[in-house]
Amino acid sequence: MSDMRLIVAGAGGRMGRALTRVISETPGAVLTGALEAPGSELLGKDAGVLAGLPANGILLSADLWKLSADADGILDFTVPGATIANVAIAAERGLVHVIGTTGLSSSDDAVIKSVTSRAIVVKSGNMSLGVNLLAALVKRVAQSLDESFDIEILEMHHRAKVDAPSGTALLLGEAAAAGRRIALDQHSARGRDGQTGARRSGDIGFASLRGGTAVGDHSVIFAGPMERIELTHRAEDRTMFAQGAIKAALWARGQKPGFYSMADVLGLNDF
Ligand SMILES: NC(=O)C1=CN([C@@H]2O[C@H](COP(=O)(O)OP(=O)(O)OC[C@H]3O[C@@H](n4cnc5c(N)ncnc54)[C@H](OP(=O)(O)O)[C@@H]3O)[C@@H](O)[C@H]2O)C=CC1
Ligand SMILES: O=C(O)C1=N[C@H](C(=O)O)C[C@H](O)C1
Repeated sequence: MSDMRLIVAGAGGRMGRALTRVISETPGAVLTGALEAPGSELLGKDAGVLAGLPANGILLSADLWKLSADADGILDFTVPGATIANVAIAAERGLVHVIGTTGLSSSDDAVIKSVTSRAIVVKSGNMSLGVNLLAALVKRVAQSLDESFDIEILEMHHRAKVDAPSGTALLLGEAAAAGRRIALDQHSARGRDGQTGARRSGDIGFASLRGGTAVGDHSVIFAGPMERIELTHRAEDRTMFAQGAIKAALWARGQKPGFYSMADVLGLNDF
């Protein structure tokens, strides 16, 4: 099969630059376009140079319709508004759309799912093997513990992160809720402050810390009577998120239209 031609959306961002680097090292993948926000001062700059590589001749552009004429997939780590704008074009052009953007609302998710009868979308709040294994473990542990164990999810990220809780924290919350057979949106405690009252039994709690350059730490705490279980993942580098996203694109190329997760890509659904 020919190399998969990939567009990086958000090419000037932290993840975009990591994606450009990892694509250049990945057999079977080639960078064919670099998308940035309209009005960005990075438009026209070379994607390779921005990523710390030799120039590759791929200049940042704000025109996805034009870029997508010669592409097979788009790796999208941007902001919710941009991702939603990209969904329709990716579907129209028949591109595999790998979505790593977090902070999407439930109505954004509905828009994404609305194209998946004809388009291939892989979406995950975290593309790393470690976090997706952690999610499988969290589901399994939550299945075994009753409500005498309170579930709390703690995350820490760098000072520039704009959404909370992180997409990963929500993914882990969904895994815990699935283990408990409850709906996360009806059993969440977010943003405690002031006279909150006692903890509601059965809730899954979220807490977010922001500071420095932390790439992403997540802990799921099962706090029971007289003992606590803590499951933790610490990301040390964005490279493995980029590797996961590229793996997802290469995997998805052979799939039927549909909505897929990293658990599908990594074969973790029966874990
Ligand atoms: N699923 C996963 O594994 C991971 C997900 N993420 C998520 O990915 C997203 C990006 O993270 P990060 O790279 O750190 O953030 P950055 O802010 O560094 O990068 C986002 C980039 O998207 C650009 N952008 C904004 N609007 C558009 C647009 N309309 N079209 C194209 N590009 C646009 C921004 O440009 P400008 O600065 O000019 O606005 C910026 O360059 C976040 O939601 C983050 O949570 C991050 C790591 C891993
Ligand atoms: O914004 C980030 O940096 C990250 N975002 C993702 C999230 O919201 O969970 C994944 C990772 O934790 C880094």
